[in-house]
Amino acid sequence: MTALVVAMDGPSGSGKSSASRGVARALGLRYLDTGAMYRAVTWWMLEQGVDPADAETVARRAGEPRLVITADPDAPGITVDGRDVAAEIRTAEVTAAVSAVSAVPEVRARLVAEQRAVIGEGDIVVEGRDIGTVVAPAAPVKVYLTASPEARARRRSAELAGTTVEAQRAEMARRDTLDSTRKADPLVMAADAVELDSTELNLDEVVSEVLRLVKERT
Ligand SMILES: Nc1ncnc2c1ncn2[C@@H]1O[C@H](COP(=O)(O)OP(=O)(O)O)[C@@H](O)[C@H]1O
Ligand SMILES: Nc1ccn([C@H]2C[C@H](O)[C@@H](COP(=O)(O)OP(=O)(O)O)O2)c(=O)n1
Repeated sequence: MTALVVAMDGPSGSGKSSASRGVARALGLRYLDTGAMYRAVTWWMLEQGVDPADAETVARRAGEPRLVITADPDAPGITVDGRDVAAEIRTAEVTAAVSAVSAVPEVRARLVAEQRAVIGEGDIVVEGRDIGTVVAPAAPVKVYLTASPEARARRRSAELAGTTVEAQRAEMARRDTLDSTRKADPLVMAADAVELDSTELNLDEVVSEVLRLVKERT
């Protein structure tokens, strides 16, 4: 039997992580947060004093950090060279730098290979920006999750201390532009993905809709 891969792509704050974890829990699948991997490499570059805008150095050093990611929806975790960085990768500094680092082809080549190795181990829900288009184009279920810029900014600012909806809206718009206009694997909806707008849906409703799709397509 071929493995069940559920690809969940979309912009920041659309609800990918929450919905992916909910779907994985409901179906007893593993869960992979590929954004956490790009954030971990970005954290390491900053820690090493590498300028995230210096694409040449980022490319040269892209293979150095050793990442270990736990594909468990109840306890997702990530370490870099043995250090738990789950909290560090969510800081504003990492968020501000991650689009530049993730636009570097050498970073993507390395992480896409690691993501495919994890996916190859069996049934899984994978979230990111290029899962349905590049990482797992044969996935039987592909969801492109969206929400209005207002809803996305409201959600993200509610979970982060010391920020405002306006600041989040500006940061998300900046990252949307960078992520969807980069040359390497830009954020774009796969032709065979189902677009799901979560603006007016609560999390349970989003999870139910994805579960319905999984049933329909498998
Ligand atoms: N459908 C929804 N309605 C309301 N809030 C949501 C919904 N989906 C997710 N959230 C909340 O929005 C925030 C961002 O969701 P998250 O899953 O981290 O998005 P993403 O992974 O796309 O960045 C979280 O605080 C989450 O609890
Ligand atoms: N498959 C992926 C996942 C994330 N990225 C990049 C682009 C995103 O702005 C960053 C961070 O992704 P992440 O999913 O953690 O971002 P949010 O939690 O949605 O704010 O990584 C990517 O290029 N490809």
